[in-house]
Amino acid sequence: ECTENIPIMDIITPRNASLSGFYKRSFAYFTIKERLPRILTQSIDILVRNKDDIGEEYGEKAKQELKTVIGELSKLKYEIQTNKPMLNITSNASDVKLYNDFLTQQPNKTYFTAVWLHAECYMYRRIREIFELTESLRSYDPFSIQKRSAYETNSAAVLQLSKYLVSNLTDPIDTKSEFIKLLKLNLWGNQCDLSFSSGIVEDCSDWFQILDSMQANIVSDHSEDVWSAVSDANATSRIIDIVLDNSGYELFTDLCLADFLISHKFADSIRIYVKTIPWFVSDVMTSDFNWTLQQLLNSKEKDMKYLGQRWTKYVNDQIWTIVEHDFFTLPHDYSLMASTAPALYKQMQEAKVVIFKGDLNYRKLLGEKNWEPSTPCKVALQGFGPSKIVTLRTVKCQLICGLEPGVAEALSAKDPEWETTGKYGVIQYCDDIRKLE
Ligand SMILES: O=P(O)(O)OC[C@H]1O[C@](O)(CO)[C@@H](O)[C@@H]1O
Repeated sequence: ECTENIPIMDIITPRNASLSGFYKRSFAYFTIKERLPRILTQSIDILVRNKDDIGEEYGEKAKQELKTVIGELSKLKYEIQTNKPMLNITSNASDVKLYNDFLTQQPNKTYFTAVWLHAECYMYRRIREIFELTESLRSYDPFSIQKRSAYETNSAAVLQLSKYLVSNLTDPIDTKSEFIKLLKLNLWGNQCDLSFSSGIVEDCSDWFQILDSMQANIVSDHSEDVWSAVSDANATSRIIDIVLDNSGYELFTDLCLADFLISHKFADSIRIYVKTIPWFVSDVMTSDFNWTLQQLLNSKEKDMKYLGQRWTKYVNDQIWTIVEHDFFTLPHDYSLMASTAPALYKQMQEAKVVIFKGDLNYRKLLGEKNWEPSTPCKVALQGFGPSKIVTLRTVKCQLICGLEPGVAEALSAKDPEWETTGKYGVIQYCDDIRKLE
Protein backbone atom coordinates (compact mmCIF):
# COMPACT_ATOMS: atom_id res chain seq x y z
CA GLU A 1 0.00 0.00 0.00
CA CYS A 2 1.14 3.55 -0.64
CA THR A 3 0.26 6.37 1.71
CA GLU A 4 1.14 9.85 0.50
CA ASN A 5 3.71 8.27 -1.84
CA ILE A 6 5.42 6.55 1.04
CA PRO A 7 5.55 2.78 0.66
CA ILE A 8 4.23 1.51 3.96
CA MET A 9 2.02 -1.32 5.18
CA ASP A 10 -1.11 -0.60 7.20
CA ILE A 11 -0.33 -3.33 9.74
CA ILE A 12 1.21 -3.73 13.17
CA THR A 13 4.83 -4.83 13.44
CA PRO A 14 5.02 -8.57 12.79
CA ARG A 15 6.52 -10.71 15.52
CA ASN A 16 10.30 -11.00 15.30
CA ALA A 17 10.56 -8.28 12.65
CA SER A 18 12.74 -5.19 13.15
CA LEU A 19 10.77 -2.14 14.26
CA SER A 20 10.32 0.23 11.34
CA GLY A 21 8.24 3.16 10.14
CA PHE A 22 7.22 0.77 7.37
CA TYR A 23 4.51 -0.59 9.69
CA LYS A 24 1.87 2.08 9.85
CA ARG A 25 0.26 0.81 13.04
CA SER A 26 3.40 1.20 15.08
CA PHE A 27 4.98 3.75 17.34
CA ALA A 28 7.96 3.74 14.98
CA TYR A 29 5.75 5.11 12.20
CA PHE A 30 4.24 7.71 14.53
CA THR A 31 7.72 8.78 15.63
CA ILE A 32 9.02 9.31 12.12
CA LYS A 33 5.83 10.94 10.94
CA GLU A 34 5.16 13.19 13.93
CA ARG A 35 7.73 13.18 16.67
CA LEU A 36 10.98 13.64 14.75
CA PRO A 37 9.70 16.56 12.65
CA ARG A 38 8.32 18.12 15.86
CA ILE A 39 11.72 17.81 17.56
CA LEU A 40 13.33 19.58 14.60
CA THR A 41 10.72 22.33 14.58
CA GLN A 42 11.30 22.88 18.22
CA SER A 43 15.08 23.03 17.85
CA ILE A 44 14.66 25.61 15.11
CA ASP A 45 12.33 27.69 17.31
CA ILE A 46 14.82 27.63 20.14
CA LEU A 47 17.66 28.76 17.88
CA VAL A 48 15.54 31.58 16.50
CA ARG A 49 14.51 32.73 19.96
CA ASN A 50 18.07 32.63 21.25
CA LYS A 51 19.91 33.94 18.22
CA ASP A 52 21.08 37.13 19.91
CA ASP A 53 22.47 35.30 22.92
CA ILE A 54 24.16 32.75 20.68
CA GLY A 55 25.59 35.55 18.54
CA GLU A 56 26.95 37.23 21.65
CA GLU A 57 28.57 34.07 22.91
CA TYR A 58 29.87 32.67 19.61
CA GLY A 59 30.58 35.90 17.72
CA GLU A 60 29.39 37.78 14.63
CA LYS A 61 30.10 34.87 12.29
CA ALA A 62 27.75 32.68 14.33
CA LYS A 63 24.83 34.99 13.56
CA GLN A 64 25.36 34.37 9.85
CA GLU A 65 25.98 30.69 10.24
CA LEU A 66 22.89 30.29 12.36
CA LYS A 67 20.83 31.12 9.28
CA THR A 68 22.51 28.30 7.36
CA VAL A 69 21.97 25.94 10.28
CA ILE A 70 18.28 26.76 10.45
CA GLY A 71 17.94 26.24 6.70
CA GLU A 72 19.68 22.86 6.95
CA LEU A 73 17.52 21.75 9.85
CA SER A 74 14.38 22.61 7.86
CA LYS A 75 15.77 20.69 4.92
CA LEU A 76 16.37 17.68 7.14
CA LYS A 77 12.79 17.88 8.34
CA TYR A 78 11.57 17.91 4.77
CA GLU A 79 13.73 14.92 3.89
CA ILE A 80 12.24 12.93 6.74
CA GLN A 81 8.67 13.91 5.91
CA THR A 82 9.11 12.96 2.26
CA ASN A 83 10.89 9.69 3.00
CA LYS A 84 14.17 10.54 1.30
CA PRO A 85 17.13 8.18 1.54
CA MET A 86 19.63 8.63 4.34
CA LEU A 87 22.71 10.13 2.71
CA ASN A 88 26.31 9.67 3.76
CA ILE A 89 27.64 11.87 6.53
CA THR A 90 30.16 14.26 5.03
CA SER A 91 32.09 15.76 7.92
CA ASN A 92 35.53 14.48 8.85
CA ALA A 93 34.65 13.36 12.38
CA SER A 94 36.14 10.13 13.70
CA ASP A 95 32.94 8.08 13.48
CA VAL A 96 32.09 8.94 9.87
CA LYS A 97 33.70 6.00 8.11
CA LEU A 98 32.00 3.48 10.39
CA TYR A 99 28.75 5.36 10.04
CA ASN A 100 28.75 5.46 6.27
CA ASP A 101 29.90 1.86 5.95
CA PHE A 102 26.97 0.87 8.12
CA LEU A 103 24.52 2.89 6.01
CA THR A 104 25.87 1.31 2.85
CA GLN A 105 25.20 -2.16 4.21
CA GLN A 106 21.55 -1.48 5.00
CA PRO A 107 19.04 -2.80 2.46
CA ASN A 108 16.46 -0.09 3.25
CA LYS A 109 17.80 3.42 3.42
CA THR A 110 14.76 5.71 3.46
CA TYR A 111 13.40 7.02 6.76
CA PHE A 112 10.17 5.04 6.75
CA THR A 113 11.56 1.83 5.33
CA ALA A 114 14.78 1.62 7.34
CA VAL A 115 15.00 -0.02 10.74
CA TRP A 116 13.54 2.60 13.08
CA LEU A 117 16.66 2.67 15.28
CA HIS A 118 18.80 3.47 12.24
CA ALA A 119 16.50 6.24 11.04
CA GLU A 120 16.11 7.84 14.46
CA CYS A 121 19.83 7.73 15.26
CA TYR A 122 20.58 9.11 11.82
CA MET A 123 18.48 12.23 12.42
CA TYR A 124 20.59 13.12 15.46
CA ARG A 125 23.81 12.37 13.59
CA ARG A 126 22.69 14.71 10.80
CA ILE A 127 21.86 17.44 13.29
CA ARG A 128 25.38 17.10 14.58
CA GLU A 129 26.80 17.22 11.07
CA ILE A 130 24.99 20.49 10.40
CA PHE A 131 26.85 22.08 13.31
CA GLU A 132 30.12 20.29 12.55
CA LEU A 133 30.17 21.86 9.11
CA THR A 134 30.07 25.41 10.50
CA GLU A 135 33.10 27.36 11.62
CA SER A 136 31.71 29.16 14.61
CA LEU A 137 29.14 26.69 15.96
CA ARG A 138 31.09 23.47 15.81
CA SER A 139 30.88 22.97 19.55
CA TYR A 140 27.34 24.27 19.96
CA ASP A 141 24.86 21.88 21.55
CA PRO A 142 21.40 22.76 20.18
CA PHE A 143 19.70 20.95 23.05
CA SER A 144 21.63 22.47 25.94
CA ILE A 145 19.01 25.14 26.62
CA GLN A 146 16.30 22.49 26.97
CA LYS A 147 18.47 20.25 29.10
CA ARG A 148 19.30 23.02 31.51
CA SER A 149 15.77 24.19 31.88
CA ALA A 150 14.64 20.61 32.53
CA TYR A 151 17.08 20.37 35.42
CA GLU A 152 15.94 23.68 36.81
CA THR A 153 12.27 22.77 36.57
CA ASN A 154 12.93 19.70 38.65
CA SER A 155 15.05 21.35 41.30
CA ALA A 156 12.45 20.53 43.98
CA ALA A 157 12.73 16.84 43.16
CA VAL A 158 16.52 17.10 43.21
CA LEU A 159 16.43 18.79 46.60
CA GLN A 160 14.10 16.19 48.06
CA LEU A 161 16.29 13.34 46.86
CA SER A 162 19.46 15.11 48.05
CA LYS A 163 18.09 15.32 51.56
CA TYR A 164 17.06 11.70 51.49
CA LEU A 165 20.41 10.52 50.15
CA VAL A 166 22.51 12.54 52.56
CA SER A 167 20.60 11.20 55.54
CA ASN A 168 20.91 7.61 54.28
CA LEU A 169 24.45 7.57 52.99
CA THR A 170 25.95 6.12 56.09
CA ASP A 171 24.43 3.28 58.07
CA PRO A 172 20.94 3.03 56.69
CA ILE A 173 18.90 0.62 58.78
CA ASP A 174 18.48 -1.76 55.90
CA THR A 175 21.02 -1.36 53.10
CA LYS A 176 19.23 -3.75 50.79
CA SER A 177 15.87 -2.03 50.96
CA GLU A 178 17.53 1.39 50.59
CA PHE A 179 19.35 0.15 47.51
CA ILE A 180 16.17 -1.21 45.96
CA LYS A 181 14.38 2.03 46.73
CA LEU A 182 17.09 4.02 44.95
CA LEU A 183 16.95 1.60 42.05
CA LYS A 184 13.23 2.22 41.65
CA LEU A 185 13.57 5.98 41.99
CA ASN A 186 16.20 5.74 39.33
CA LEU A 187 13.91 3.71 37.08
CA TRP A 188 11.11 6.28 37.25
CA GLY A 189 13.61 9.07 36.71
CA ASN A 190 13.83 7.69 33.16
CA GLN A 191 10.38 9.13 32.48
CA CYS A 192 11.94 12.59 32.44
CA ASP A 193 13.19 12.48 28.88
CA LEU A 194 12.94 15.32 26.42
CA SER A 195 12.86 13.34 23.20
CA PHE A 196 9.91 11.29 24.40
CA SER A 197 7.97 14.30 25.59
CA SER A 198 9.10 16.38 22.59
CA GLY A 199 10.69 18.86 24.90
CA ILE A 200 7.93 19.13 27.47
CA VAL A 201 9.51 18.97 30.86
CA GLU A 202 7.95 16.47 33.23
CA ASP A 203 7.48 17.32 36.84
CA CYS A 204 9.37 14.53 38.57
CA SER A 205 8.75 15.64 42.14
CA ASP A 206 6.04 13.10 42.88
CA TRP A 207 8.09 9.97 42.56
CA PHE A 208 9.23 9.89 46.13
CA GLN A 209 5.69 9.85 47.47
CA ILE A 210 4.20 7.43 45.02
CA LEU A 211 7.03 4.91 44.75
CA ASP A 212 5.17 2.10 46.50
CA SER A 213 1.99 2.63 44.55
CA MET A 214 4.01 2.34 41.31
CA GLN A 215 5.18 -1.17 42.12
CA ALA A 216 2.41 -2.76 40.03
CA ASN A 217 3.69 -0.78 37.02
CA ILE A 218 7.06 -2.51 37.14
CA VAL A 219 6.11 -5.25 34.73
CA SER A 220 9.32 -7.20 35.20
CA ASP A 221 11.15 -6.65 38.45
CA HIS A 222 14.48 -8.41 39.01
CA SER A 223 15.54 -6.06 41.83
CA GLU A 224 16.46 -9.00 44.05
CA ASP A 225 18.86 -10.37 41.44
CA VAL A 226 20.33 -6.92 40.90
CA TRP A 227 20.91 -6.65 44.63
CA SER A 228 22.59 -10.07 44.75
CA ALA A 229 24.91 -9.16 41.88
CA VAL A 230 25.80 -5.75 43.26
CA SER A 231 26.35 -6.91 46.83
CA ASP A 232 28.15 -10.15 45.91
CA ALA A 233 31.09 -10.30 48.31
CA ASN A 234 32.81 -12.96 46.19
CA ALA A 235 32.89 -10.90 43.01
CA THR A 236 36.42 -10.29 41.81
CA SER A 237 35.64 -7.00 40.07
CA ARG A 238 35.39 -3.77 42.05
CA ILE A 239 34.16 -1.68 39.11
CA ILE A 240 30.53 -0.93 38.24
CA ASP A 241 29.65 0.54 34.85
CA ILE A 242 26.65 2.79 34.20
CA VAL A 243 25.63 3.63 30.64
CA LEU A 244 23.78 6.89 31.10
CA ASP A 245 20.68 8.18 29.38
CA ASN A 246 19.12 11.57 30.13
CA SER A 247 20.36 14.73 31.81
CA GLY A 248 18.31 16.54 34.43
CA TYR A 249 16.52 14.69 37.19
CA GLU A 250 17.37 11.27 35.70
CA LEU A 251 21.11 12.01 35.77
CA PHE A 252 20.77 13.15 39.36
CA THR A 253 19.16 9.81 40.31
CA ASP A 254 21.99 7.98 38.49
CA LEU A 255 24.58 9.85 40.49
CA CYS A 256 22.72 9.10 43.72
CA LEU A 257 22.85 5.42 42.87
CA ALA A 258 26.53 5.71 41.92
CA ASP A 259 27.24 7.37 45.27
CA PHE A 260 25.34 4.71 47.18
CA LEU A 261 27.40 1.98 45.46
CA ILE A 262 30.64 3.68 46.48
CA SER A 263 29.55 4.64 50.00
CA HIS A 264 28.47 1.10 50.76
CA LYS A 265 31.63 -0.34 49.23
CA PHE A 266 29.89 -2.35 46.55
CA ALA A 267 32.48 -0.94 44.17
CA ASP A 268 35.74 1.02 44.35
CA SER A 269 35.04 2.88 41.16
CA ILE A 270 32.18 3.68 38.81
CA ARG A 271 32.66 4.25 35.10
CA ILE A 272 30.04 6.55 33.70
CA TYR A 273 29.43 6.34 29.94
CA VAL A 274 28.21 9.51 28.22
CA LYS A 275 27.47 10.60 24.65
CA THR A 276 30.04 12.48 22.59
CA ILE A 277 27.47 14.41 20.53
CA PRO A 278 24.06 15.98 21.25
CA TRP A 279 21.73 12.99 21.24
CA PHE A 280 18.00 12.25 21.54
CA VAL A 281 17.57 15.77 22.92
CA SER A 282 18.30 15.12 26.58
CA ASP A 283 21.11 12.53 26.64
CA VAL A 284 24.04 13.33 28.89
CA MET A 285 27.29 14.64 27.42
CA THR A 286 30.38 15.42 29.50
CA SER A 287 29.40 19.09 29.41
CA ASP A 288 25.99 18.27 30.95
CA PHE A 289 27.60 16.17 33.64
CA ASN A 290 30.00 18.99 34.52
CA TRP A 291 27.22 21.57 34.41
CA THR A 292 25.12 19.48 36.81
CA LEU A 293 27.98 19.19 39.31
CA GLN A 294 28.49 22.93 39.04
CA GLN A 295 24.82 23.57 39.73
CA LEU A 296 25.07 21.47 42.85
CA LEU A 297 28.24 23.22 43.97
CA ASN A 298 26.56 26.60 43.51
CA SER A 299 23.40 25.59 45.33
CA LYS A 300 22.29 27.43 48.45
CA GLU A 301 20.83 24.19 49.77
CA LYS A 302 23.35 22.57 52.04
CA ASP A 303 22.65 18.96 51.08
CA MET A 304 22.86 19.71 47.38
CA LYS A 305 26.09 21.62 47.87
CA TYR A 306 27.46 18.79 49.97
CA LEU A 307 26.69 16.28 47.20
CA GLY A 308 28.27 18.61 44.65
CA GLN A 309 31.49 18.70 46.70
CA ARG A 310 31.44 15.00 47.39
CA TRP A 311 30.89 14.09 43.73
CA THR A 312 33.51 16.55 42.49
CA LYS A 313 35.95 14.81 44.79
CA TYR A 314 34.95 11.42 43.36
CA VAL A 315 35.75 12.76 39.91
CA ASN A 316 39.04 14.32 41.01
CA ASP A 317 40.07 11.12 42.78
CA GLN A 318 39.01 9.06 39.75
CA ILE A 319 36.56 7.09 41.85
CA TRP A 320 34.07 8.16 39.20
CA THR A 321 35.37 8.32 35.67
CA ILE A 322 33.51 9.70 32.70
CA VAL A 323 33.95 7.59 29.61
CA GLU A 324 33.26 8.99 26.16
CA HIS A 325 32.97 6.57 23.26
CA ASP A 326 31.69 7.08 19.71
CA PHE A 327 30.05 3.69 19.72
CA PHE A 328 27.10 4.96 21.75
CA THR A 329 26.05 7.33 18.99
CA LEU A 330 26.42 4.92 16.13
CA PRO A 331 23.25 3.24 14.84
CA HIS A 332 24.70 -0.16 15.73
CA ASP A 333 22.86 -2.29 18.25
CA TYR A 334 24.79 -3.80 21.14
CA SER A 335 25.19 -7.24 19.57
CA LEU A 336 27.65 -5.46 17.24
CA MET A 337 29.75 -3.92 20.01
CA ALA A 338 32.25 -6.78 20.28
CA SER A 339 33.11 -6.57 16.57
CA THR A 340 32.71 -2.79 16.07
CA ALA A 341 34.23 -1.49 19.30
CA PRO A 342 36.25 -4.42 20.69
CA ALA A 343 38.19 -2.31 23.19
CA LEU A 344 34.97 -0.96 24.69
CA TYR A 345 33.55 -4.46 24.93
CA LYS A 346 36.71 -5.66 26.62
CA GLN A 347 36.56 -2.78 29.06
CA MET A 348 32.98 -3.65 29.98
CA GLN A 349 34.09 -7.22 30.63
CA GLU A 350 36.04 -5.90 33.61
CA ALA A 351 32.88 -4.67 35.31
CA LYS A 352 31.06 -6.39 38.15
CA VAL A 353 27.80 -5.33 36.53
CA VAL A 354 26.91 -2.98 33.68
CA ILE A 355 23.78 -0.90 34.21
CA PHE A 356 22.02 0.33 31.07
CA LYS A 357 19.63 3.22 31.46
CA GLY A 358 16.58 4.00 29.42
CA ASP A 359 14.56 3.09 26.40
CA LEU A 360 17.10 3.67 23.67
CA ASN A 361 19.73 1.51 25.36
CA TYR A 362 17.03 -1.14 25.79
CA ARG A 363 16.22 -1.01 22.09
CA LYS A 364 19.89 -1.43 21.26
CA LEU A 365 20.23 -4.32 23.71
CA LEU A 366 17.28 -6.13 22.10
CA GLY A 367 18.47 -5.38 18.58
CA GLU A 368 15.33 -3.32 17.81
CA LYS A 369 13.36 -6.52 17.30
CA ASN A 370 9.73 -7.20 18.09
CA TRP A 371 10.40 -10.21 20.30
CA GLU A 372 7.73 -12.42 21.74
CA PRO A 373 7.50 -10.65 25.14
CA SER A 374 8.25 -13.81 27.09
CA THR A 375 11.57 -14.32 25.27
CA PRO A 376 14.27 -14.70 27.95
CA CYS A 377 16.49 -11.61 28.19
CA LYS A 378 19.52 -13.78 27.54
CA VAL A 379 18.12 -14.78 24.14
CA ALA A 380 17.02 -11.25 23.21
CA LEU A 381 20.55 -9.96 23.89
CA GLN A 382 21.76 -12.05 20.93
CA GLY A 383 25.19 -12.79 22.26
CA PHE A 384 25.83 -9.43 23.88
CA GLY A 385 27.05 -10.03 27.40
CA PRO A 386 30.35 -8.51 28.45
CA SER A 387 29.31 -8.96 32.07
CA LYS A 388 26.18 -9.11 34.21
CA ILE A 389 23.61 -6.78 32.67
CA VAL A 390 21.06 -4.62 34.43
CA THR A 391 18.45 -2.61 32.55
CA LEU A 392 16.41 0.21 34.08
CA ARG A 393 13.90 1.36 31.50
CA THR A 394 10.51 2.95 31.42
CA VAL A 395 8.63 1.43 28.51
CA LYS A 396 8.37 3.99 25.70
CA CYS A 397 8.07 1.83 22.63
CA GLN A 398 6.84 -1.50 21.36
CA LEU A 399 9.54 -3.96 22.23
CA ILE A 400 10.17 -5.94 25.37
CA CYS A 401 11.52 -9.25 26.61
CA GLY A 402 11.64 -11.27 29.80
CA LEU A 403 7.97 -10.95 30.75
CA GLU A 404 6.16 -13.84 32.40
CA PRO A 405 3.87 -15.55 29.87
CA GLY A 406 0.51 -13.78 29.66
CA VAL A 407 1.69 -10.50 31.23
CA ALA A 408 1.93 -8.58 27.94
CA GLU A 409 -1.49 -9.80 26.83
CA ALA A 410 -3.07 -8.83 30.17
CA LEU A 411 -1.49 -5.38 29.98
CA SER A 412 -2.72 -4.85 26.43
CA ALA A 413 -6.23 -5.79 27.48
CA LYS A 414 -6.16 -3.40 30.43
CA ASP A 415 -4.26 -0.52 28.86
CA PRO A 416 -3.82 -0.80 25.08
CA GLU A 417 -1.29 2.02 25.04
CA TRP A 418 0.85 0.56 27.81
CA GLU A 419 3.97 0.23 25.65
CA THR A 420 4.23 3.86 24.66
CA THR A 421 3.30 5.96 27.68
CA GLY A 422 6.40 5.57 29.85
CA LYS A 423 4.10 4.73 32.76
CA TYR A 424 5.38 1.17 32.98
CA GLY A 425 8.90 0.07 33.67
CA VAL A 426 11.30 -2.84 33.84
CA ILE A 427 14.20 -3.60 36.15
CA GLN A 428 15.82 -6.57 34.49
CA TYR A 429 18.89 -8.60 35.15
CA CYS A 430 20.77 -10.99 32.91
CA ASP A 431 23.52 -13.08 34.36
CA ASP A 432 26.95 -13.18 32.80
CA ILE A 433 26.56 -15.23 29.61
CA ARG A 434 30.13 -16.41 30.00
CA LYS A 435 28.89 -18.21 33.10
CA LEU A 436 25.64 -19.36 31.53
CA GLU A 437 27.29 -21.02 28.55
O1 LIG B 1 15.64 8.57 26.86
P1 LIG B 1 15.26 7.19 26.58
O2 LIG B 1 14.66 6.46 27.73
O3 LIG B 1 16.34 6.41 25.93
O4 LIG B 1 14.06 7.25 25.56
C1 LIG B 1 14.17 7.86 24.35
C2 LIG B 1 13.48 7.00 23.36
O5 LIG B 1 12.17 6.78 23.61
C3 LIG B 1 11.45 6.97 22.43
O6 LIG B 1 10.81 8.13 22.61
C4 LIG B 1 10.58 5.80 22.17
O7 LIG B 1 11.33 4.67 22.01
C5 LIG B 1 12.40 7.12 21.29
O8 LIG B 1 11.96 7.90 20.29
C6 LIG B 1 13.59 7.46 21.98
O9 LIG B 1 14.21 6.38 21.53
